[in-house]
Amino acid sequence: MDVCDQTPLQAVLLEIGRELESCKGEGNVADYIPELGNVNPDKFGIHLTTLASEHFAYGDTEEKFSIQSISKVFSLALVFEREGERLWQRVGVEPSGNPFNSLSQLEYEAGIPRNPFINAGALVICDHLISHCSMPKQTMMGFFRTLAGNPLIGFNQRVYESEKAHSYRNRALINLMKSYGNITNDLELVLDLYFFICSIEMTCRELAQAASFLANSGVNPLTRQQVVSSSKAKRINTIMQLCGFYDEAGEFSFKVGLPGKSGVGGGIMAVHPGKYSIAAWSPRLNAKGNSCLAMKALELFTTRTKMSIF
Ligand SMILES: NC(=O)CC[C@H](N)C(=O)O
Repeated sequence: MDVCDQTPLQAVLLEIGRELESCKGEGNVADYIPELGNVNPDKFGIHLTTLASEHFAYGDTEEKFSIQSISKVFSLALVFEREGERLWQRVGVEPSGNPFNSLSQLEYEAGIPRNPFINAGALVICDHLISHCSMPKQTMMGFFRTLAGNPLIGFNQRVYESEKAHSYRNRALINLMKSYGNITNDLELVLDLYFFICSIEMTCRELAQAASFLANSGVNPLTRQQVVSSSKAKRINTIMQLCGFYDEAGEFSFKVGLPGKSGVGGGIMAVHPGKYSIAAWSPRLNAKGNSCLAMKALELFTTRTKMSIF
């Protein structure tokens, strides 16, 4: 199926959306951040945008949700562009095979996180952001707004405060890294920035749009601006392919065949370099912290359209 063949793509999304109605109810909403539990668990949306700016959608695609760990792709892009290859001295590029908030591996590996998408790695990225930017929150927010083409994107104060008040595990991770000398700025500042970025809210449409520079050799298709070099876009996509779903990265690759990133708000964003970007959202998660329905939707989509990278 050709990516420009509009009717079939819209029809496929509709078919998938209807089919998944019967799977609603599987999995549980994340509640270790209590505020994330205050969402209708049976929401579902999927939105695809092609590099030719065509849009195809089904379901709740204009509703905002907490992007959580999907944000880690964008903070990595900003920091990688500024820091360059030195970045890899403090964070690795290997799949962790462990949950996103695991402590044990971090101790075995002397405070160097396996990759930038587990929580420890994202905290190192936030530490870099603080070192590079005088107003990191504003810089990150501006980055999301430009990429998504919406100056009104914001964050959810209640989710931000809720995570901050229940941040025992992330505090343990950052303290462990500090003890190995792998955090340079004030721990509270780094955690605060991390919670802020995780609490940003976007719709499926906005996320699909924001991801499109990664499908477009690093160029924002809306502004034609080079966001990251094409070589860096290739590498970010590679890390998404290998590490975007923590200890379920193999499963996502196996079923969907696209570089992607999930978040505990129930969102998944994925890209097909040279063709399209796509975002799906449904709050109920499986045991690995990834959205049951969003993952299923993407599996059905790439299987039926044959539009995976493999
Ligand atoms: N996988 C996720 O989305 C986790 C992000 C969440 N803010 C946390 O730190 O636990």
